[in-house]
Amino acid sequence: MNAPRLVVDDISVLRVNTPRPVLNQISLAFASHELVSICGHNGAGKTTLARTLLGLCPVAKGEITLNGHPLHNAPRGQIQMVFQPPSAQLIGQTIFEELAVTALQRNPSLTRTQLEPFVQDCALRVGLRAPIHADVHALSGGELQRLCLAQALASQASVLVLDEALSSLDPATRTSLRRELRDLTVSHGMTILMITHDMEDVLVADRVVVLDLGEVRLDASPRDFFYDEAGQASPCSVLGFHPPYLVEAAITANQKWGAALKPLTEEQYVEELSHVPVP
Ligand SMILES: Nc1ncnc2c1ncn2[C@@H]1O[C@H](COP(=O)(O)OP(=O)(O)OP(=O)(O)O)[C@@H](O)[C@H]1O
Repeated sequence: MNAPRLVVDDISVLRVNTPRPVLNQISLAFASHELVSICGHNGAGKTTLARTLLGLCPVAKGEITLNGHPLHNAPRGQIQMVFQPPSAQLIGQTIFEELAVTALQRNPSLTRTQLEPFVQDCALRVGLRAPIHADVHALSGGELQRLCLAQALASQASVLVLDEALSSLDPATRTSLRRELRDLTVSHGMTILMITHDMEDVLVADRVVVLDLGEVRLDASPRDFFYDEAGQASPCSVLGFHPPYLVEAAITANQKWGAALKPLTEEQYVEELSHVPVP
């Protein structure tokens, strides 16, 4: 891992009317270029963690640092969140207005002539192809999610937190947005934390963190989350998650042919399968 950008050091968070901490002694570190899936069953504390990273929930104990500085001293806007539904965070009337407001908050000296190409570039980088003067209320769910990603680009945030942001989209749009997220980590060095119940999201991540009753239950690579050492079972099932079809298919092949395939993509599956001796 690169040097950690965002460090959560032994934090606990209390909420009113909850008998025990909602987050209990959580320690995590996230680097630049990292795409991390945060999983956990309902009530595990995922959204509370996201809100705490945004400074919206007070920390009872421990500290969060961004680039080595306490979070409350970090420059504003460094951590952006994509809310669900995304329309909850929109203030502009058009794509241009929405992105221009964000860009100007970050860099007030941008002129109108500079703004237009800047906004266009942010939109295109995340595959938002609607005209930039289109009304935001006329955008589809997938386009709105892309607009939120474009907003994160315009804000020049270094950390992006998505709270089940892809859950309401159709499978093709989800696949395409996962690719855009990966591209943002590569091209902009962004740290992306993706809160999700969808195991397909975990397949594309660098790491998966599982929260359970406010504590970190697991912090592992997707391969170790989905496959045991021999590739004969999926450890994620023990934690109550259902592995994606690709993983089930690989484990079935392993059990049938005594192989140890551990693919995370269809391409890897075909490639690994091609090396299994035909019985
Ligand atoms: N504002 C609040 N006041 C009191 N308790 C809260 C508040 N927000 C969350 N909680 C409690 O904190 C715990 C964790 O909630 P949180 O929303 O972080 O879980 P989650 O993992 O995001 O769940 P889900 O998958 O259902 O969204 C729950 O027991 C919840 O009832």
